[in-house]
Amino acid sequence: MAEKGGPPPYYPDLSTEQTHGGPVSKPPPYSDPSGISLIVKAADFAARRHRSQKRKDHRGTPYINHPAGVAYILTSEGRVTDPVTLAAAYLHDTVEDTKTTIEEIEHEFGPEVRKIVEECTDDKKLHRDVRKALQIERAPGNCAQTKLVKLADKLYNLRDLERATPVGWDKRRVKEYFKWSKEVIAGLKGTNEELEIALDDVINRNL
Ligand SMILES: Nc1nc2c(ncn2[C@@H]2O[C@H](COP(=O)(O)OP(=O)(O)O)[C@@H](OP(=O)(O)OP(=O)(O)O)[C@H]2O)c(=O)[nH]1
Ligand SMILES: [Mn+2]
Repeated sequence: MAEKGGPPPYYPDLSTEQTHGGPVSKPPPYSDPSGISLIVKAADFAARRHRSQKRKDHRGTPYINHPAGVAYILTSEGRVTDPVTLAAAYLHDTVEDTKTTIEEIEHEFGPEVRKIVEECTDDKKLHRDVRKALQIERAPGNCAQTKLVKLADKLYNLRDLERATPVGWDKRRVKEYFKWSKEVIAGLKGTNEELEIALDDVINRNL
């Protein structure tokens, strides 16, 4: 039960979610100035929301490998330790690719994480060409934390393309993705030197 006057409790929909047996919004029973609990909660939330999705490679890699890898690129290569940015990295595709709403993200993770996830979310109702053009147009106006997540997202996806061609993609489509990514990245630059050098490397190898 919610405490009197407090926010209503959020219970996961057990018919559609694999559960660990507890409510999603249960706060940790201790204070956590490190922010680690926010990151762990985001990892758990993303894993459950993406649980039935696969990457487009021939092996059918679990989709969650991608957001987990984006978060790891940020810590291991970008040297990012900001919990809000790392939580958003785990969550960055939940609204675009699952039934998760942006309001739910705000309710569970707060307004700062919401802003980053929102800026990482393409409107899938728009035509693909329009979505892709909007990413190029909007990149320079994104906040610094969003730029970090987007740089790591592109780095993961470009390395993934180098590793394995998605099912149904031909060489031309792969090249187009590299060319388009280069344009998006141009608008994200001046944010993190290590990530930008790594992106230049993968792009130069493939264009
Ligand atoms: N390289 C690669 N990408 C895969 C694979 N499986 C799924 N994806 C996802 O596909 C998206 C890129 O493919 P597109 O065809 O351009 O995207 P679309 O689905 O939005 O039209 C990325 O989405 P995104 O993360 O939202 O990024 P964005 O490219 O849309 O910005 C990426 O995460 C895979 O095996 N390899
Ligand atoms: Mn992504």
